[in-house]
Amino acid sequence: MVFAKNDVDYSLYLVTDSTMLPPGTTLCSQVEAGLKNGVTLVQIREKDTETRDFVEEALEVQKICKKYKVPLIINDRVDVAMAIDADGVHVGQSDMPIPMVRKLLGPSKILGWSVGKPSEVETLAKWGPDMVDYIGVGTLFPTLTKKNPKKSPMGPQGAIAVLDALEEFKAIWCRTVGIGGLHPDNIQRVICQCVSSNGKRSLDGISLVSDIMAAPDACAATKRLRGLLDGSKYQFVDCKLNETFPTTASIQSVISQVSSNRPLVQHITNKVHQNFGANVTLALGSSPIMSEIESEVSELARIPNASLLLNTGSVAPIETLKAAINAYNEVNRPITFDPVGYSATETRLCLNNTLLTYGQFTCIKGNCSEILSLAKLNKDRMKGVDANSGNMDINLLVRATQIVAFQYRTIAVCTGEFDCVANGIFDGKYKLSSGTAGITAEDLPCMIIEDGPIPIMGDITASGCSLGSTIACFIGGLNSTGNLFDAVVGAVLLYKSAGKLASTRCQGSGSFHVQLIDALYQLFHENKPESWSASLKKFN
Ligand SMILES: Cc1ncc(COP(=O)(O)OP(=O)(O)O)c(N)n1
Ligand SMILES: Cc1ncsc1CCOP(=O)(O)O
Ligand SMILES: [Mg+2]
Repeated sequence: MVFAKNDVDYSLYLVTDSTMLPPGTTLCSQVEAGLKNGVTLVQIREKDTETRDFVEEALEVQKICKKYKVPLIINDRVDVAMAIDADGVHVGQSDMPIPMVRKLLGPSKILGWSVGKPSEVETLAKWGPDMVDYIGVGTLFPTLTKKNPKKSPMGPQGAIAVLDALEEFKAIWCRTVGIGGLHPDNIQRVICQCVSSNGKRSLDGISLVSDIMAAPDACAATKRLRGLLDGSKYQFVDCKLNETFPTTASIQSVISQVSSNRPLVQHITNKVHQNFGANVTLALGSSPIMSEIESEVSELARIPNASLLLNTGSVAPIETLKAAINAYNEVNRPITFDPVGYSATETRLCLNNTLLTYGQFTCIKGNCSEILSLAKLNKDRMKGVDANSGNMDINLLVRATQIVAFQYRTIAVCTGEFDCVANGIFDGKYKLSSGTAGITAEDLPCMIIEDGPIPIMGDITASGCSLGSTIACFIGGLNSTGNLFDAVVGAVLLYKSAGKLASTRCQGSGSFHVQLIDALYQLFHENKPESWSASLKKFN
């Protein structure tokens, strides 16, 4: 049987490994369980097997694949693929060169290549459509399955760079599967986030080993994966994710929800912000807990209306931060991420990028330098952790905010003299292969909140960090009928208006701290957004 290349379904690509079989299972029983429940492509990858045994195993697996009319790909071994007339071969960068493999296989067989960076895409594009049919994009996340990996995990952002290169070098024919550390808890996020910047391409499928091969119940494991791949919405927090234009009424409703639900806002934050952030949280009818205890994050995340503020000015160990992200993602509770000093040092860059790869953030909030750096639009490395106070071009800031929102499927907030809020969540919708149907970052709705200069805001510590507390309170307090974008925009509007009000009442930076908390308390409890001084307009 010859499979027409355009008919190959890459959506759920099982790669075998008989070293991880649970007791009572065999290579063939796991493969058949997968095929029965939605695996669409199989690759036999047995790195520690002698050739004779490998050929025999491949023939057994081939029989099962034929029964389910699913192509069989052979890992590395072109000779074995030819010997058994398999449907294709997958090779990596250090295996037999692609042109040689294609010459041996002939034009009709499926040929896959491992790709980890744009320069490798440029090479395959130069070879043209008769060489590589699909690429394995990875390693996406850490995995124990592939021994001695030569490169560190690339994360969704690395996959985006590869997808962008396929578009840039016009390798339109080439299909893609993500691979490496893929499991039910990250697959939806990967499909959502791994979209080319032109919105035209997302991954055509996901490829995995241990989630099925090591599963005691491979049928159930495959069914779960199939359900996620055939789904269309990633509801990563329990509230409405759709695009709206926030109004006085909708913001008033958000504040009423916060007031009645009194969210628990866990702060993992820097020492300077802790006390002020706790008082801001209390002023906003919410309940702060400044906890960096890894063993309690799961318990805290399960408290009704729990909300996490993760401010990487914190000195908590990265394992604690990862545990907190996992805990809140696991129960669909919101995480506000504040990548303090994002690229000011290599240490901060590495820490923040690791965390950005590790989980789904409901809101990413930063000053203009941090957001420009995240969007890779910054001209030079940030200095320290203060926003670059220079006159920023609003078009550049809006663009950066939209790019961050798009790439991380989040609500992005860029703070400065005027604040930008962009919604990149697409109502949580995702789709294999077709990306966002051509919608790009610059198509995203972006709101501008301004109230004129408030210079004294920069003369106190933790004023920016405390906007993070405010956002965490508002999104934590939402009911399932509350709208996320309304909550974030409402938080920014309230905070800006309170800052302006406090600046008219204070005698200096010392009293400004106090006046700011008073103003937040007053505006929150009055709940009259129509009287707030800050203005809201849609940029595009
Ligand atoms: C679908 C898919 N993607 C990537 C790989 C890795 O192949 P390679 O880089 O050759 O590494 P080994 O699998 O040979 O260890 C793959 N096998 N399948
Ligand atoms: C073969 C391969 N290539 C890159 S990661 C990997 C193994 C993926 O295994 P798992 O799905 O168990 O993480
Ligand atoms: Mg290989």
